[in-house]
Amino acid sequence: MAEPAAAPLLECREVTKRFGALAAVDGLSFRLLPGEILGIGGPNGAGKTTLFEVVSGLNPATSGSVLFEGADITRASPEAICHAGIARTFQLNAAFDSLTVRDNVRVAAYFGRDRRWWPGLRLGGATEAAADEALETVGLVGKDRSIAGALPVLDRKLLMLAGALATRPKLLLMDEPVGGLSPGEIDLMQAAVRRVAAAGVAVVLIEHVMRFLVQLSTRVLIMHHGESIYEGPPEGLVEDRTVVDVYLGEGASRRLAATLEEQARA
Ligand SMILES: Nc1ncnc2c1ncn2[C@@H]1O[C@H](COP(=O)(O)OP(=O)(O)OP(=O)(O)O)[C@@H](O)[C@H]1O
Repeated sequence: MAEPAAAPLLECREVTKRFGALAAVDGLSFRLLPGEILGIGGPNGAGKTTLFEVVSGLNPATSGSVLFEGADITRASPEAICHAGIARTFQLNAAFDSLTVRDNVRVAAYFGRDRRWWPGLRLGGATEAAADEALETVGLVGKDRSIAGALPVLDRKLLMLAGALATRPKLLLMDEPVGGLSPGEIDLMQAAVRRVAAAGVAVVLIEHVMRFLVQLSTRVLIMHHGESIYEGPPEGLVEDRTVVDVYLGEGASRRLAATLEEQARA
């Protein structure tokens, strides 16, 4: 008898988000299984970030539904969605610049707690442990007393990742985590995301840096005009005529094919 299919962690059913006459996300459906790293690509304005706004509750869908662990979260608040187990990072750095690295992560760990019955001046052991674990995962332990505003770009991105992890998510959404980083820094971020996934957190990441996207993702979804134009293995991207025509272009497609071959040989 065939194995029963695993229950999806996240499911988007016919999700549409309209801004006036523009359907930024247009009838998009996909499923994410536990343990997957789903890479989302597509041209500027394709609706990628809007999809994250919808899933994380910052800008709810106009129609369609979003299910997390089978529960309908389409109209849930961002706080409830965070407590259900979805965390996200943003394209632009979001941190309290005047606080230390550790205090930034503590704030996130505190927010991530489901029940904050006794707001007060002391943080509980579980909150401190969540902050410690997040700093360890992203490799910022040695910089925990640095002031966030003075950090270099990579560390600021790692700090935002640590904040998301400190809420103890089951699903992490990352919006362009390596924009503006050097190749060496991209590799460090890639290692950090692999550690997150190895700890059992499913990941959906939006990225234009295709090397990063294809090397990390177990599956890729390419969006165009709010719709999915490709969903499948990273290796299939370079052979998909529509993806090459509307997004990659011939040159980038050839470079990506070479990266994929190199990866397969390694
Ligand atoms: N709050 C908003 N009000 C009106 N239009 C919006 C709003 N947010 C996004 N849009 C529009 O929706 C479309 C999709 O934008 P979105 O930011 O989701 O694209 P994207 O794929 O993430 O692009 P990029 O790769 O450049 O980040 C764009 O045309 C954008 O101008």
